[in-house]
Amino acid sequence: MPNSARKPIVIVTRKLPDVVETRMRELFDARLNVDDQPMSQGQITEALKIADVLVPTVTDRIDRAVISQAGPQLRLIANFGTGVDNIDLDTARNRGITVTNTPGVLTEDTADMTMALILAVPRRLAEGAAYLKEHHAGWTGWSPTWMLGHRIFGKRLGIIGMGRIGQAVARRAKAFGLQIHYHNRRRVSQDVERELEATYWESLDQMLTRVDIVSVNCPHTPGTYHLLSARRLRLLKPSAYVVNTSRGEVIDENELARLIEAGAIAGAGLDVFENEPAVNPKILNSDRVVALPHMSSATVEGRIDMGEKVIINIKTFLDGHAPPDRVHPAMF
Ligand SMILES: NC(=O)C1=CN([C@@H]2O[C@H](COP(=O)(O)OP(=O)(O)OC[C@H]3O[C@@H](n4cnc5c(N)ncnc54)[C@H](O)[C@@H]3O)[C@@H](O)[C@H]2O)C=CC1
Ligand SMILES: O=CC(=O)O
Repeated sequence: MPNSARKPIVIVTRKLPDVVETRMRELFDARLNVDDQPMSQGQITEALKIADVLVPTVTDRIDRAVISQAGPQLRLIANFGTGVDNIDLDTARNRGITVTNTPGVLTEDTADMTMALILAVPRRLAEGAAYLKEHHAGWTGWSPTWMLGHRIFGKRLGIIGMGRIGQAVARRAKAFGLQIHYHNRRRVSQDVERELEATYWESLDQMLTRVDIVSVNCPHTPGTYHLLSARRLRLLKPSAYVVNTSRGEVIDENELARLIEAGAIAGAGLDVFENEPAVNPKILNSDRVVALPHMSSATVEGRIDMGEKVIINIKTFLDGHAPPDRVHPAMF
C-alpha cells in the first residue's frame, strides 16, 4: 500500500472521458494516456513495476507473464470494463492483487445494441441502408418482392447467459413480441421468469434446436470458450440467426462463418470477434452479417459512469475497504 506522504500512482492505459481524467488527477498521481495509443505488453509490464493501481481496459492483456513481473506495490487492477477475460484472475489472486470491474452501468446500452442487432439482421437493415446510399440514383421505389427479411414478432429468442444484460435484452425482446427462452448456469428467480414469461432450458443443446434467434450474453471464461461449438452451431435451424454482444471467444467463429456461407445458418449480428481486432473476412464480407466494431457499450453517458465506478473502486480500496465491484475468480 502506498505511504500517506505521496499520492498513489494510478496508471491508466487508454484515454478516458475528460471529466473522469480530471477527477483522477485530483485524487491520485494519475499517469494518463493522453495520446490514446494502445500500450504494448512491454509498456504494461514496465507500468506495473511502479503503479500502485493499474486501470486497464478490456483490450489490454493482463496475463500471467505481465502480472508475474509486477512490483510489490501493485495492489489493485481496476478494469475499465465489465468483462474481465483480459485479466488472469488466478495469478492476480495468488499475488494478493485485487481486481475490480464496472458491472451494471453498461447493461442498458449493451442491451439496446443487442436488440438493435436482433432487429437489424432478420430485417436486413444494414443491407437496405447500404443499398440506398450506393444505388439511390437507380432505385425504382417500393417493390412487393424485394428486400424481404423475416418477421421478428412471435419468434423464439434463446438467451445464453441470463444475467444483467441477458435480462435487459429479454425485457426489450418481450416488448417486440418475441418469446423468451434462456439457458443459464443457474435458473433465475421465479419472479424474473414470470415477468419475462421466460422458459428455462437446462440443456443448451435442446434450446438451440428450437429457437429462431440466439443471443450470447454470458461472459467469456474457460467454461464458455466455444460454448457455441461447431457441433452446437449445427443444431440450429437453417433459418436461425446468431447475435453476440458478449465475447467472440464464446462462438467458434470459423464454423459460424462457414455455416452462414453454406446457408446452414441464416445470418448473424456480431459486436465482438474471436481474434479481435481481427475479423474473419467471411464474416466481414457477408451480406447476412451485421458486424460492429465492439461498440455495444459505447455511449458518452456509459463511459462517464464507468469512469465513476473505477474511481469509486480505487478510492474505496485505497481507503482500506472492500471495493464495491471486487471480482473473485469463483464468480466466473
Ligand atoms: N459488447 C460490449 O460492449 C459489452 C460486452 N459485455 C460482455 O457481456 C458479458 C455479460 O455481462 P453481464 O450481463 O453484466 O454479466 P452477468 O454476470 O450479470 O451475467 C452473465 C450471466 O452468464 C451466466 N453464465 C456464466 N457462465 C455460463 C455458462 N457456462 N453457461 C450459461 N450461462 C453462463 C451467469 O450465470 C450470468 O447469469 C460480460 O462478461 C462482457 O463480456 C459487457 C458489457 C459491454
Ligand atoms: O466489452 C466491454 C465490457 O465492458 O466488457
